[in-house]
Amino acid sequence: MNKKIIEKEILSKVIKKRKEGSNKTNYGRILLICGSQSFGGAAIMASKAVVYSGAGLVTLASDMINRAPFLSSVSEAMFLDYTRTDKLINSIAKSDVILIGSGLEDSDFSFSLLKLVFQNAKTNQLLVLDGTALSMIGKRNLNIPKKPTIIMTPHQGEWQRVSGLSISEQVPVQNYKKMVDLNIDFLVLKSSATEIYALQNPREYKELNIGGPFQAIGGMGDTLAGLIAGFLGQFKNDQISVIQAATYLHSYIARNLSQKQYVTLPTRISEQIPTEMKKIIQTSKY
Ligand SMILES: NC(=O)C1=CN([C@@H]2O[C@H](COP(=O)(O)OP(=O)(O)OC[C@H]3O[C@@H](n4cnc5c(N)ncnc54)[C@H](O)[C@@H]3O)[C@@H](O)[C@H]2O)[C@@H](O)CC1
Ligand SMILES: Nc1ncnc2c1ncn2[C@@H]1O[C@H](COP(=O)(O)OP(=O)(O)O)[C@@H](O)[C@H]1O
Ligand SMILES: [Mg+2]
Repeated sequence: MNKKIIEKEILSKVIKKRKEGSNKTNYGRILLICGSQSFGGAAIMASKAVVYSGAGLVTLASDMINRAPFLSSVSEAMFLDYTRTDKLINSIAKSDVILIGSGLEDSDFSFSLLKLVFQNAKTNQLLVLDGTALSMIGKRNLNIPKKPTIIMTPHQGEWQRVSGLSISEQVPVQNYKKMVDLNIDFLVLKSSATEIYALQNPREYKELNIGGPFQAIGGMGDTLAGLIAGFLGQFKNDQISVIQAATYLHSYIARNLSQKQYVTLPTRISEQIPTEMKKIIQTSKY
Protein backbone atom coordinates (compact mmCIF):
# COMPACT_ATOMS: atom_id res chain seq x y z
CA MET A 1 0.00 0.00 0.00
CA ASN A 2 1.25 3.40 -1.02
CA LYS A 3 2.03 5.93 1.72
CA LYS A 4 2.27 9.62 0.90
CA ILE A 5 3.16 12.56 3.13
CA ILE A 6 0.73 15.49 3.40
CA GLU A 7 2.49 18.56 2.01
CA LYS A 8 1.86 22.24 2.67
CA GLU A 9 0.41 22.72 -0.85
CA ILE A 10 -2.77 21.08 0.40
CA LEU A 11 -3.60 24.36 2.18
CA SER A 12 -3.66 26.48 -0.99
CA LYS A 13 -5.51 23.73 -2.84
CA VAL A 14 -8.39 23.91 -0.35
CA ILE A 15 -8.46 27.38 1.23
CA LYS A 16 -9.94 29.87 -1.25
CA LYS A 17 -10.72 33.57 -1.25
CA ARG A 18 -14.36 34.24 -0.35
CA LYS A 19 -16.82 35.44 -2.98
CA GLU A 20 -17.83 39.11 -2.64
CA GLY A 21 -21.58 38.52 -2.58
CA SER A 22 -21.52 35.60 -0.17
CA ASN A 23 -23.12 35.48 3.28
CA LYS A 24 -22.95 33.25 6.37
CA THR A 25 -25.34 30.68 4.89
CA ASN A 26 -22.73 29.92 2.21
CA TYR A 27 -20.18 28.70 4.76
CA GLY A 28 -21.96 25.82 6.40
CA ARG A 29 -24.31 25.13 9.26
CA ILE A 30 -22.42 23.12 11.83
CA LEU A 31 -24.01 21.39 14.79
CA LEU A 32 -21.83 20.11 17.62
CA ILE A 33 -23.29 17.63 20.09
CA CYS A 34 -20.45 17.75 22.53
CA GLY A 35 -19.54 18.28 26.18
CA SER A 36 -21.21 17.14 29.38
CA GLN A 37 -21.20 17.98 33.07
CA SER A 38 -17.66 16.56 33.31
CA PHE A 39 -16.13 17.76 30.05
CA GLY A 40 -17.42 21.23 29.20
CA GLY A 41 -14.01 22.36 28.00
CA ALA A 42 -13.97 19.85 25.14
CA ALA A 43 -17.20 21.32 23.75
CA ILE A 44 -15.88 24.87 24.06
CA MET A 45 -12.57 24.01 22.40
CA ALA A 46 -14.20 22.10 19.53
CA SER A 47 -16.70 24.93 18.94
CA LYS A 48 -13.98 27.55 19.06
CA ALA A 49 -12.10 25.71 16.30
CA VAL A 50 -15.26 25.51 14.18
CA VAL A 51 -15.96 29.23 14.55
CA TYR A 52 -12.35 30.36 13.99
CA SER A 53 -12.08 28.15 10.89
CA GLY A 54 -14.75 30.38 9.35
CA ALA A 55 -17.89 28.24 9.47
CA GLY A 56 -21.02 30.29 8.79
CA LEU A 57 -23.44 29.24 11.52
CA VAL A 58 -22.37 27.21 14.53
CA THR A 59 -24.56 25.66 17.23
CA LEU A 60 -23.43 23.72 20.27
CA ALA A 61 -25.93 21.29 21.80
CA SER A 62 -24.72 20.44 25.28
CA ASP A 63 -25.52 20.23 28.97
CA MET A 64 -27.05 23.48 30.30
CA ILE A 65 -24.22 23.78 32.83
CA ASN A 66 -21.95 24.74 29.91
CA ARG A 67 -24.17 27.46 28.49
CA ALA A 68 -22.80 30.53 30.31
CA PRO A 69 -19.06 29.73 30.01
CA PHE A 70 -19.61 28.68 26.40
CA LEU A 71 -21.38 31.88 25.35
CA SER A 72 -18.81 34.03 27.06
CA SER A 73 -15.89 32.34 25.32
CA VAL A 74 -17.38 31.56 21.87
CA SER A 75 -19.98 34.32 21.52
CA GLU A 76 -20.29 33.88 17.75
CA ALA A 77 -21.95 30.49 18.25
CA MET A 78 -25.44 29.50 19.39
CA PHE A 79 -26.35 27.19 22.23
CA LEU A 80 -28.99 24.48 22.56
CA ASP A 81 -29.92 22.38 25.59
CA TYR A 82 -29.33 18.83 24.37
CA THR A 83 -32.12 17.39 26.50
CA ARG A 84 -34.64 19.26 24.26
CA THR A 85 -35.13 16.41 21.80
CA ASP A 86 -37.63 18.27 19.59
CA LYS A 87 -35.24 21.20 19.08
CA LEU A 88 -32.29 18.90 18.61
CA ILE A 89 -34.03 16.91 15.85
CA ASN A 90 -34.86 20.19 14.15
CA SER A 91 -31.27 21.35 14.39
CA ILE A 92 -29.93 18.02 13.07
CA ALA A 93 -32.24 18.34 10.04
CA LYS A 94 -30.89 21.84 9.20
CA SER A 95 -27.18 21.08 9.55
CA ASP A 96 -24.62 20.41 6.84
CA VAL A 97 -22.09 18.94 9.25
CA ILE A 98 -22.67 17.34 12.64
CA LEU A 99 -19.81 16.73 15.07
CA ILE A 100 -20.71 14.42 17.92
CA GLY A 101 -18.65 13.00 20.76
CA SER A 102 -15.94 15.37 21.98
CA GLY A 103 -16.42 15.63 25.73
CA LEU A 104 -19.61 13.58 25.97
CA GLU A 105 -19.84 11.37 29.03
CA ASP A 106 -20.14 7.64 28.51
CA SER A 107 -23.75 7.31 29.66
CA ASP A 108 -27.12 5.99 28.54
CA PHE A 109 -28.19 9.56 27.79
CA SER A 110 -25.17 10.23 25.54
CA PHE A 111 -25.80 6.92 23.83
CA SER A 112 -29.39 7.98 23.14
CA LEU A 113 -28.05 11.20 21.52
CA LEU A 114 -25.78 9.19 19.28
CA LYS A 115 -28.63 6.90 18.23
CA LEU A 116 -30.81 9.96 17.57
CA VAL A 117 -28.18 11.36 15.21
CA PHE A 118 -27.74 8.02 13.47
CA GLN A 119 -31.53 7.73 12.97
CA ASN A 120 -31.99 11.28 11.69
CA ALA A 121 -28.87 11.99 9.62
CA LYS A 122 -29.43 12.10 5.85
CA THR A 123 -27.40 11.16 2.78
CA ASN A 124 -26.16 14.67 2.02
CA GLN A 125 -24.95 15.33 5.57
CA LEU A 126 -21.45 14.86 6.96
CA LEU A 127 -21.06 13.26 10.35
CA VAL A 128 -17.81 13.68 12.31
CA LEU A 129 -17.48 11.12 15.10
CA ASP A 130 -14.96 11.90 17.85
CA GLY A 131 -14.03 11.14 21.44
CA THR A 132 -16.64 9.41 23.56
CA ALA A 133 -18.93 8.73 20.57
CA LEU A 134 -16.21 6.36 19.38
CA SER A 135 -15.75 4.70 22.76
CA MET A 136 -19.52 4.16 23.00
CA ILE A 137 -19.76 2.73 19.48
CA GLY A 138 -17.03 0.24 20.37
CA LYS A 139 -18.22 -0.72 23.82
CA ARG A 140 -21.91 -0.93 22.97
CA ASN A 141 -21.57 -2.45 19.46
CA LEU A 142 -23.60 0.26 17.74
CA ASN A 143 -23.84 -0.10 13.94
CA ILE A 144 -22.85 3.00 11.96
CA PRO A 145 -25.47 3.93 9.33
CA LYS A 146 -24.58 3.95 5.59
CA LYS A 147 -26.48 7.16 4.79
CA PRO A 148 -24.46 10.16 5.99
CA THR A 149 -20.80 10.48 5.06
CA ILE A 150 -18.84 9.32 8.11
CA ILE A 151 -15.59 10.96 9.19
CA MET A 152 -14.05 9.30 12.22
CA THR A 153 -11.25 10.94 14.22
CA PRO A 154 -10.02 8.39 16.79
CA HIS A 155 -6.72 8.25 18.61
CA GLN A 156 -5.21 4.78 18.65
CA GLY A 157 -6.95 3.83 21.91
CA GLU A 158 -10.35 4.84 20.54
CA TRP A 159 -9.68 3.05 17.24
CA GLN A 160 -8.85 -0.07 19.23
CA ARG A 161 -12.26 0.17 20.92
CA VAL A 162 -14.12 0.73 17.63
CA SER A 163 -12.24 -1.72 15.43
CA GLY A 164 -11.02 -4.35 17.89
CA LEU A 165 -7.50 -3.92 16.43
CA SER A 166 -4.73 -3.62 19.00
CA ILE A 167 -2.32 -0.75 18.34
CA SER A 168 0.23 -3.10 16.77
CA GLU A 169 -2.49 -4.48 14.47
CA GLN A 170 -3.46 -0.99 13.27
CA VAL A 171 -1.72 -1.30 9.90
CA PRO A 172 -3.19 0.09 6.64
CA VAL A 173 -4.59 -3.18 5.27
CA GLN A 174 -6.37 -3.96 8.53
CA ASN A 175 -7.59 -0.37 8.96
CA TYR A 176 -9.16 -0.44 5.48
CA LYS A 177 -10.89 -3.75 6.17
CA LYS A 178 -12.47 -2.27 9.27
CA MET A 179 -13.53 0.88 7.40
CA VAL A 180 -15.40 -1.31 4.92
CA ASP A 181 -16.96 -3.49 7.64
CA LEU A 182 -18.04 -0.51 9.76
CA ASN A 183 -19.17 1.97 7.01
CA ILE A 184 -16.47 4.57 7.70
CA ASP A 185 -15.81 6.86 4.71
CA PHE A 186 -12.84 8.77 6.13
CA LEU A 187 -10.55 7.80 9.00
CA VAL A 188 -8.19 10.24 10.72
CA LEU A 189 -6.17 7.90 12.91
CA LYS A 190 -4.42 10.20 15.37
CA SER A 191 -1.01 9.55 16.90
CA SER A 192 2.43 11.16 16.76
CA ALA A 193 2.25 10.25 13.04
CA THR A 194 -1.43 10.74 12.18
CA GLU A 195 -2.70 8.78 9.17
CA ILE A 196 -5.64 9.73 6.95
CA TYR A 197 -7.55 7.12 4.96
CA ALA A 198 -10.39 7.45 2.44
CA LEU A 199 -12.60 4.47 1.72
CA GLN A 200 -12.75 5.31 -2.01
CA ASN A 201 -8.98 4.94 -2.32
CA PRO A 202 -7.80 1.77 -0.59
CA ARG A 203 -4.44 1.84 -2.36
CA GLU A 204 -3.20 5.06 -0.81
CA TYR A 205 -3.17 6.71 2.58
CA LYS A 206 -1.47 9.88 3.74
CA GLU A 207 0.63 10.57 6.79
CA LEU A 208 1.20 13.81 8.66
CA ASN A 209 4.82 14.35 9.65
CA ILE A 210 4.77 17.90 11.02
CA GLY A 211 3.17 17.31 14.44
CA GLY A 212 5.14 17.04 17.66
CA PRO A 213 5.02 16.43 21.41
CA PHE A 214 4.16 20.09 22.01
CA GLN A 215 0.67 18.88 20.96
CA ALA A 216 0.40 16.27 23.70
CA ILE A 217 -2.19 18.11 25.80
CA GLY A 218 -5.90 17.57 26.53
CA GLY A 219 -8.18 19.31 24.05
CA MET A 220 -5.84 18.98 21.07
CA GLY A 221 -8.06 16.36 19.41
CA ASP A 222 -11.27 18.23 20.29
CA THR A 223 -9.79 21.22 18.45
CA LEU A 224 -8.85 19.10 15.44
CA ALA A 225 -12.37 17.64 15.23
CA GLY A 226 -13.80 21.18 15.24
CA LEU A 227 -11.37 22.37 12.58
CA ILE A 228 -12.24 19.42 10.33
CA ALA A 229 -15.99 20.05 10.80
CA GLY A 230 -15.57 23.77 10.08
CA PHE A 231 -13.57 23.13 6.90
CA LEU A 232 -16.04 20.52 5.66
CA GLY A 233 -18.88 23.01 6.11
CA GLN A 234 -17.35 25.69 3.89
CA PHE A 235 -15.05 23.97 1.40
CA LYS A 236 -17.47 21.69 -0.38
CA ASN A 237 -15.48 19.77 -3.00
CA ASP A 238 -13.03 16.89 -2.67
CA GLN A 239 -13.66 15.92 0.94
CA ILE A 240 -10.41 14.01 1.39
CA SER A 241 -8.36 17.12 0.49
CA VAL A 242 -10.47 19.20 2.88
CA ILE A 243 -9.83 16.77 5.74
CA GLN A 244 -6.12 16.64 4.93
CA ALA A 245 -5.93 20.45 4.83
CA ALA A 246 -7.64 20.83 8.20
CA THR A 247 -5.38 18.23 9.79
CA TYR A 248 -2.29 19.80 8.28
CA LEU A 249 -3.25 23.33 9.36
CA HIS A 250 -3.86 22.19 12.95
CA SER A 251 -0.32 20.82 13.32
CA TYR A 252 1.24 23.52 11.15
CA ILE A 253 -0.03 26.21 13.53
CA ALA A 254 1.03 24.14 16.53
CA ARG A 255 4.53 23.71 15.09
CA ASN A 256 4.82 27.47 14.50
CA LEU A 257 3.64 28.26 18.05
CA SER A 258 6.12 25.72 19.43
CA GLN A 259 9.01 27.91 18.25
CA LYS A 260 8.22 30.12 21.23
CA GLN A 261 6.00 27.98 23.45
CA TYR A 262 6.94 24.75 25.23
CA VAL A 263 3.40 23.47 24.90
CA THR A 264 0.88 24.67 22.30
CA LEU A 265 -2.49 25.33 23.88
CA PRO A 266 -5.46 24.17 21.78
CA THR A 267 -7.31 27.48 22.24
CA ARG A 268 -4.24 29.38 21.00
CA ILE A 269 -4.17 27.19 17.89
CA SER A 270 -7.79 28.12 17.16
CA GLU A 271 -7.07 31.83 17.63
CA GLN A 272 -4.31 31.59 15.02
CA ILE A 273 -6.47 29.88 12.35
CA PRO A 274 -7.86 33.05 10.65
CA THR A 275 -4.37 34.61 10.41
CA GLU A 276 -2.86 31.52 8.80
CA MET A 277 -5.82 31.14 6.39
CA LYS A 278 -5.33 34.75 5.29
CA LYS A 279 -1.62 34.13 4.66
CA ILE A 280 -2.50 31.12 2.51
CA ILE A 281 -4.81 33.03 0.17
CA GLN A 282 -2.30 35.91 -0.06
CA THR A 283 0.50 33.60 -1.21
CA SER A 284 -1.62 31.20 -3.26
CA LYS A 285 -0.87 30.80 -6.99
CA TYR A 286 -4.42 29.57 -7.64
N1 LIG B 1 -11.10 19.76 28.86
C1 LIG B 1 -11.91 18.76 28.51
O1 LIG B 1 -13.13 18.82 28.65
C2 LIG B 1 -11.30 17.54 27.91
C3 LIG B 1 -12.15 16.51 27.51
N2 LIG B 1 -11.70 15.42 26.87
C4 LIG B 1 -12.71 14.42 26.42
O2 LIG B 1 -12.62 13.32 27.29
C5 LIG B 1 -13.16 12.18 26.65
C6 LIG B 1 -12.21 11.01 26.87
O3 LIG B 1 -11.10 11.11 25.97
P1 LIG B 1 -9.61 10.69 26.33
O4 LIG B 1 -8.89 10.52 25.05
O5 LIG B 1 -9.04 11.65 27.30
O6 LIG B 1 -9.72 9.32 27.15
P2 LIG B 1 -9.92 7.82 26.73
O7 LIG B 1 -9.95 7.02 27.96
O8 LIG B 1 -11.05 7.65 25.78
O9 LIG B 1 -8.58 7.45 25.90
C7 LIG B 1 -7.34 7.42 26.55
C8 LIG B 1 -6.84 5.96 26.58
O10 LIG B 1 -6.43 5.59 25.27
C9 LIG B 1 -5.10 5.14 25.29
N3 LIG B 1 -4.37 5.56 24.08
C10 LIG B 1 -3.76 4.74 23.21
N4 LIG B 1 -3.21 5.43 22.21
C11 LIG B 1 -3.44 6.73 22.43
C12 LIG B 1 -3.10 7.91 21.74
N5 LIG B 1 -2.40 7.90 20.59
N6 LIG B 1 -3.52 9.08 22.24
C13 LIG B 1 -4.25 9.12 23.39
N7 LIG B 1 -4.60 8.03 24.11
C14 LIG B 1 -4.19 6.83 23.62
C15 LIG B 1 -4.48 5.77 26.54
O11 LIG B 1 -3.41 4.98 26.98
C16 LIG B 1 -5.66 5.78 27.49
O12 LIG B 1 -5.78 4.51 28.12
C17 LIG B 1 -13.35 12.54 25.17
O13 LIG B 1 -14.73 12.79 24.92
C18 LIG B 1 -12.56 13.82 25.03
O14 LIG B 1 -13.11 14.63 24.00
C19 LIG B 1 -10.29 15.27 26.51
O15 LIG B 1 -10.18 15.86 25.25
C20 LIG B 1 -9.38 16.01 27.50
C21 LIG B 1 -9.82 17.45 27.70
N1 LIG C 1 3.74 13.48 20.21
C1 LIG C 1 2.83 13.95 19.31
N2 LIG C 1 3.21 14.25 18.04
C2 LIG C 1 2.33 14.72 17.15
N3 LIG C 1 1.01 14.91 17.41
C3 LIG C 1 0.58 14.61 18.64
C4 LIG C 1 1.44 14.12 19.64
N4 LIG C 1 0.70 13.93 20.77
C5 LIG C 1 -0.56 14.28 20.47
N5 LIG C 1 -0.64 14.68 19.19
C6 LIG C 1 -1.87 15.10 18.47
O1 LIG C 1 -2.77 15.70 19.40
C7 LIG C 1 -4.10 15.26 19.16
C8 LIG C 1 -4.60 14.48 20.39
O2 LIG C 1 -5.92 14.04 20.16
P1 LIG C 1 -6.79 13.42 21.34
O3 LIG C 1 -6.00 12.37 22.04
O4 LIG C 1 -8.08 13.04 20.76
O5 LIG C 1 -6.93 14.68 22.30
P2 LIG C 1 -8.16 15.20 23.21
O6 LIG C 1 -9.23 14.16 23.16
O7 LIG C 1 -7.57 15.37 24.57
O8 LIG C 1 -8.61 16.48 22.62
C9 LIG C 1 -4.04 14.41 17.89
O9 LIG C 1 -4.27 15.21 16.75
C10 LIG C 1 -2.61 13.89 17.91
O10 LIG C 1 -2.14 13.55 16.63
MG1 LIG D 1 -9.98 13.04 21.66
